Amino acid sequence: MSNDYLCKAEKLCKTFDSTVALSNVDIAVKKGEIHGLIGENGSGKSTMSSIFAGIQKADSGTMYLEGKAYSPTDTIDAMNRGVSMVVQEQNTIGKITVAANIFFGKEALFAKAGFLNVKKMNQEAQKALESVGVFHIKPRENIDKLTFEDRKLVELARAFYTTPKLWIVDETSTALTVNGRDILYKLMEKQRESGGSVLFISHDIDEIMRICDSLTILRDGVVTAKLEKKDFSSDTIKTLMIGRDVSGHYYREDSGDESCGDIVLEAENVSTKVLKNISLSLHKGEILGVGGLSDCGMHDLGKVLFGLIKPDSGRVLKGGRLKVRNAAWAVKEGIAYVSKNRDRESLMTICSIKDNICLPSLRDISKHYLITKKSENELAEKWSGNLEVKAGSINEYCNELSGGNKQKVVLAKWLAKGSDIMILDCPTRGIDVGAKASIYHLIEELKKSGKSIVLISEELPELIGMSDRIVTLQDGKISGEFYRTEGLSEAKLIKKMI
Ligand SMILES: Nc1ncnc2c1ncn2[C@@H]1O[C@H](COP(=O)(O)OP(=O)(O)OP(=O)(O)O)[C@@H](O)[C@H]1O
Repeated sequence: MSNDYLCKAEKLCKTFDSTVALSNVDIAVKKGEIHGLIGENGSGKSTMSSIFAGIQKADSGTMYLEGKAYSPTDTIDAMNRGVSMVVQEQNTIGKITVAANIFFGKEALFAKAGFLNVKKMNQEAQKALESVGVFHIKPRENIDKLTFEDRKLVELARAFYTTPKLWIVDETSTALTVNGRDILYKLMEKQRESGGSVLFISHDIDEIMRICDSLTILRDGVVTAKLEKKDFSSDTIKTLMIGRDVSGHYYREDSGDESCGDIVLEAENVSTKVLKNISLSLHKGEILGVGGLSDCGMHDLGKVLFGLIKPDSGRVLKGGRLKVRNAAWAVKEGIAYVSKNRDRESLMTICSIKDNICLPSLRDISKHYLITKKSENELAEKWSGNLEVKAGSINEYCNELSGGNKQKVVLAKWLAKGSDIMILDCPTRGIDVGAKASIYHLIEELKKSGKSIVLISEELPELIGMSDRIVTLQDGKISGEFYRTEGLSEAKLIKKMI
């Protein structure tokens, strides 16, 4: 094996029951490069990277690290040998401090005569956070008080503390806002400059083309191509991923008008710990975009509108008169909510696709208080099919699905319910380019059929491409409002976000 390669896998295979996740996969990452890994939802990217990171074992095949056979027994072993990974979903341990999370499994570093020197551990955690450019998180803080993004930053500090040779970044950028992404990109650069390597998984083709030096493309567990930077082209990558041409329009093409229908949902002077005197309204048939930087309050706003967070003052009204009382009331009244935190707040992961899709609709499909298997199966089959969820059957457990397919189940659940108002927080997070196009099309169809949508997103092109109107938030306050008809640019929005 050439010394240019930091790590290599040959003929890796992995099967889950009848699903072939990886079939004879060869991949090689050079020293001092950022190597991209891209493919449709369920193509095997996370399976591949988690085998490298010691999370699971391949059925067959060989891996090498710095020319020597490599077969980590678990993640700690992988870390000790220089391979660490940041995953898509939240991966911190609740109820303990930030410092305890950073040094989980490494407490011995701070132990003397059976006692843990917490002060020393906190000091070292502060250094670990600062070394990745994070200054606002305190090591003593309970991790549960942190936002999703801040917890991801803690994970970055944890991964970097061990100065990895190979750093695997699995769809982390979509969990971060502009600031967080900046930190991530700088760390990846630093890793490359110091002669280490990065294996970077993302669904964002522009991001992959900008950041990576080379690329492996997977389709249905098989490598379809390996490209060097000079050969990158968006259309080629898409075709190699999906096996068909997916060029064509992506977002809405109309230039919008300002005349949406009556107000269906409104916040009146809403304040919480994070939000400050927010007033806004959503109209029938409108797509209202909400954007901002991390901690601007946009994710909390989604929860307030759905009744998950009770405002300290002010109120949320549906149809101009009914106060949104709580989430259960909201579901009954036709309000849907997709959380950014998929595994913890949007899905029952140890239940089947069918159970998840049917849950909000049980009342609707019951006849004389009875629910038949046939009606459940029909509803789940229909929506799982419409969203092209990749799974053996609707009885498959959600924790066995790939990240993007889990997200499709979340969307299917609310589309099946047929809610009139949909609050979508980062709805296309982790979704591949082909499926994204179908979801945008679906959102457009929902709008045309008179449904109203709040689209909370960290993707500015998505906000601009889909919304009738965009509200920006800064430090919990509304900082700007823009109409589609104005011909929006990312620069205009960013000005109001920072
Ligand atoms: N623990 C598991 N049990 C059963 N099937 C699994 C398990 N983990 C993964 N799979 C299946 O293996 C296939 C590959 O999944 P994987 O998570 O590697 O895809 P991915 O390319 O990372 O997708 P995404 O972009 O959606 O994250 C999928 O069909 C998935 O359902």
